[in-house]
Amino acid sequence: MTLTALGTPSGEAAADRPPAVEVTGLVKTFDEVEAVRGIDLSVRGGELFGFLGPNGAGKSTTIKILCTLLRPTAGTARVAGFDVVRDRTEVRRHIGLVFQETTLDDHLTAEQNLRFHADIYGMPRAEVRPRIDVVLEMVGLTDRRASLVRTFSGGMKRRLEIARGLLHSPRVLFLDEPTIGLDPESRASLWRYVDRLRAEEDITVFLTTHYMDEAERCDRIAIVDAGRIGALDTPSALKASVGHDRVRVVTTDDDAAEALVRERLGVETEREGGALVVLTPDGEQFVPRLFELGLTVRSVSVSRPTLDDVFLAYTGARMADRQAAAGRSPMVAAMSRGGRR
Ligand SMILES: Nc1ncnc2c1ncn2[C@@H]1O[C@H](COP(=O)(O)OP(=O)(O)OP(=O)(O)O)[C@@H](O)[C@H]1O
Repeated sequence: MTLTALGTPSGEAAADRPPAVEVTGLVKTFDEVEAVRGIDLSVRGGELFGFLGPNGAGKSTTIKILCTLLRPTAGTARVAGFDVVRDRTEVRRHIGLVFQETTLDDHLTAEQNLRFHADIYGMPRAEVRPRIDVVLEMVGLTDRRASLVRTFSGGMKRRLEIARGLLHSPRVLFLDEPTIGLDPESRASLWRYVDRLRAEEDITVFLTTHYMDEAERCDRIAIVDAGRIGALDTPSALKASVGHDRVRVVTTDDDAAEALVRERLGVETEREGGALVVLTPDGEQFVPRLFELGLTVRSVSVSRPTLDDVFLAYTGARMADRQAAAGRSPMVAAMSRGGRR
């Protein structure tokens, strides 16, 4: 049997593998606060899974439990097939963490930071150098391996953190708002590396983000609110669940057009600022039918529900609200203390 860089049997069918993350009836209570109130979810191997929610929804608490930094009050969680309470060391060995705030040592070189991490994880000496070569190449920092991290841009530091999170060949990579504070070019470049990583290594990514475009990239998304999952599905299914496409059409005679559309197409219309609006499950298919009516159309546009609409529908908040509150990740502090409650 051949093994990939991550120690996964290469020919093994995804269906035969245990889920990368499996959470059942997860509850976490802090004194009076019920932070997590019964979460169930299962993330397939290789998925890019988004975990979204407003402030205080219980995301960090859940992720801390998955990363073994907190003990659940009730329920179970398995990561890479290991129980987060009973097999804590195994879980830690199989996960990589990239937080929103840098935890690199600025006074060391890129390579020294990686070697330090390899020591912490007890990587066999013979594997360290080749693996450093692989991860540095993957994030495009090979030629900067000997540079001090303090000379790096924010985007380069984040890429190095991803390299570090990958060094010990984790099965599951937790990305906690990984692009916060990065400029658009650095964000785009970081995602190029994540895409490449997913193509080249058999890795599952568990992502929290407040950026809609990053949520769009996910295979599936869980929307968590007040300690519970309100919705869990693919981005397109979630969008379809909150409403129809809006087809907005401006004609030379909206009264006549409205009568014709209602009569011939049997749909309801609304008027909005000099235009007709039709709500329909599939706007793109609807538009040609409009033209077949022989209307003189001045303009037509189709808008679909966005993930922000989904977020609003399930949580009552806009995704962008999260941005204002983004700050230091509580996980960074917890990891640097190395403990858990
Ligand atoms: N150590 C703690 N002690 C007491 N209450 C806590 C603790 N950690 C989290 N909480 C509470 O649990 C709830 C969920 O917090 P959590 O940090 O998991 O939310 P979140 O979804 O990650 O929010 P944010 O997006 O703001 O980071 C909040 O009410 C929070 O105040």
